[in-house]
Amino acid sequence: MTETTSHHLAELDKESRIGGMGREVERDTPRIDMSDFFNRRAEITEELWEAATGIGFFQLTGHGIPQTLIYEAFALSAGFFDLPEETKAGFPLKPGTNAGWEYKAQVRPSTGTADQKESYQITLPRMAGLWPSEADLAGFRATMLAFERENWALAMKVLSCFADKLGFAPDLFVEGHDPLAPDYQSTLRLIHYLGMEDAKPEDFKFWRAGAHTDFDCLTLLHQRTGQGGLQLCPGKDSQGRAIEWSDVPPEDGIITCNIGDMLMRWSDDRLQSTLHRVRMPKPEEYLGPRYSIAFFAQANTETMLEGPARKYEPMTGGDYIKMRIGANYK
Ligand SMILES: O=C(O)CCC(=O)C(=O)O
Ligand SMILES: [Fe+2]
Repeated sequence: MTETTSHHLAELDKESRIGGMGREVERDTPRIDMSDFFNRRAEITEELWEAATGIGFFQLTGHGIPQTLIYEAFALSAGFFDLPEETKAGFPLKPGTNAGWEYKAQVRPSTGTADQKESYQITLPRMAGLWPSEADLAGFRATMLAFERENWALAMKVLSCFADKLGFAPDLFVEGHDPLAPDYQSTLRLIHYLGMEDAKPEDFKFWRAGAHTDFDCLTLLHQRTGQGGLQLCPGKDSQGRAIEWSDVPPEDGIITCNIGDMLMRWSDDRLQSTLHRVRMPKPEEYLGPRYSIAFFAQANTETMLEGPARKYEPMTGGDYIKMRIGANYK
């Protein structure tokens, strides 16, 4: 068996054993202030590195994405999911493309059941025929393009700090996620977890999003105040150890970040890709829908992932994603 294949199987095997409820504990998610980035870069780099090599999750404040744009993106996301089903069905997700609309189609290996959500994904070079028209939803495309680019720029700031610590050229990750290249494959994903106000008791056995690690390099997640459910579980290599989940607080304007498997591999396992999931609300909690927007910074398909110490065989971003994506959609 090649190293790549056994690494792959080990990752899938880990995911298939962590689908249960587990224990819940309180943990703090580190908060990192990104303001005045170009003057405070060294200090910010240390804080990012500590969080990313430890718990694998952190929340950014002072990040510079205008709050009005974030609110506008959420308003248009809700507007999109409110479109008639026939309209949304005109923008179908083609498996393996991370572009288009899906409804309860993502099955996580950890749970074997479909996430109780719908999503619409934007991967820029793959959007032909997949944008709603101005008549469907005025301003949607322009706002999402602006929002995608803001998220990309912030992700590149964070990744440039990791490049410093890993001994990579400062713009290695920027070149590796070049948004003008035809092989760009970073994704903006709008997510709508279905409201549970009228759900039957047995519906609460499902997951809004089953436990998983992300495939990408870095995820930036926008959440809404009052719409909780995201939980993380650090230490995915702790075979046999108790699985302990912690709530990640949702707050308007604060961006929750996690390292994905692609960057864990690219960093020779120094940066930690952390398990997470979205649980159902508890009976006493807000039962309405949850909206979130995730930006997945995912290296272009032609980008070669090669760690500083070459712990793993070099592999392209495209081959890496192909290896992982097949296991997630029915
Ligand atoms: O919506 C969330 O809070 C998390 C989504 C997520 O983990 C994912 O889509 O990978
Ligand atoms: Fe995720």
